[in-house]
Amino acid sequence: MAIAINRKANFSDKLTTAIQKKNCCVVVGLDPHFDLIPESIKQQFSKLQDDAFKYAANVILEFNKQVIDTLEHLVGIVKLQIAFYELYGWQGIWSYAETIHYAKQKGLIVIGDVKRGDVPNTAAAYANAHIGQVSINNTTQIAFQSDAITVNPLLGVDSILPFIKNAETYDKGIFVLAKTSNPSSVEFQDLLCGTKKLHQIIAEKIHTWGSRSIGTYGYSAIGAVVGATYPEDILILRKTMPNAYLLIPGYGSQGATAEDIKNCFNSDGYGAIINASRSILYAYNNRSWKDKYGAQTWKEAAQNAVMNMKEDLNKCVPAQTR
Ligand SMILES: O=c1ccn([C@@H]2O[C@H](COP(=O)(O)O)[C@@H](O)[C@H]2O)c(=O)[nH]1
Repeated sequence: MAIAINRKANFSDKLTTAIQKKNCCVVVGLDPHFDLIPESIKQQFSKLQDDAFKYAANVILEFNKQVIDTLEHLVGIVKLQIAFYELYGWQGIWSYAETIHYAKQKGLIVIGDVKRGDVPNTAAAYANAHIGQVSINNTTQIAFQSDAITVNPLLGVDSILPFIKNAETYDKGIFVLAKTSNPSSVEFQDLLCGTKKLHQIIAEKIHTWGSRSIGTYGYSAIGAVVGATYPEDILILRKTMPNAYLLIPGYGSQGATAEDIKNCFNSDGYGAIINASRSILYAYNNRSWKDKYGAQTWKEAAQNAVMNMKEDLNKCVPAQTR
């Protein structure tokens, strides 16, 4: 066991503890696709239907709460893709904030997939909104209680520094987009800058940025997003950023398998968390499970999807050494 010294609760330590507690590196992506939310939940709010956004926001929040209640014994980390909440205006953002609050009450680590990045002044406002606080008339308020967010490094170092500052000040985390999972990520992220691809240079920066926030387990508060769909890049990026937690999307619905992500872990068995959204939340709708599950049994289907994913990943994760 690593000896816990009396220090601040580094984000990466909280992440490692969450993985240890549930013996699970799966991140459940809370990406509410309204059409796929079971009717039984929608019926509970049928009286609100005249106010479409209010209705959608309430349905989404209830769905998320039920997802969390169903899966909290299996997983310790959730990721909310803010796009699916912004879709419903301020009511959608209300359900985003309330979902985060509910997940935090349940002791889960919450990642806001917000992909922010802007000129320094504006980046600081984003950072204070999502991984910080704001002072109004001498009172301190917190807009969103997320533990970490995703950030976009395209604007350069000065656009990332406010997020790093907040991560260090408030024991939060960031995951910097290094190599995204989409097919077109090659167009810009693989461009050669001298002899190196752009994503390689971003990874070197992430490694440097993380050196000031290394926790007890050897990981920093500055992580990276690396797509499961690019296994060759994972191999190189893992070595470039030995202290960074990699947030890996692309498993499941985007086609990546456990074999694709086997190189994202360090030899200690940590260093990566694997996200799946649609393949867990809407597992009941999976064609190959059509005879087994339906909308009435969506919770069982979601649980089964997580358990299968965990079993699948455990074949590839090195035995945890702590
Ligand atoms: O490179 C990236 C970065 C983020 N994402 C996000 O992850 C989930 C994936 O959802 P699935 O349903 O499991 O495909 C979604 O929120 C994306 O916005 C990504 O896919 N790739």
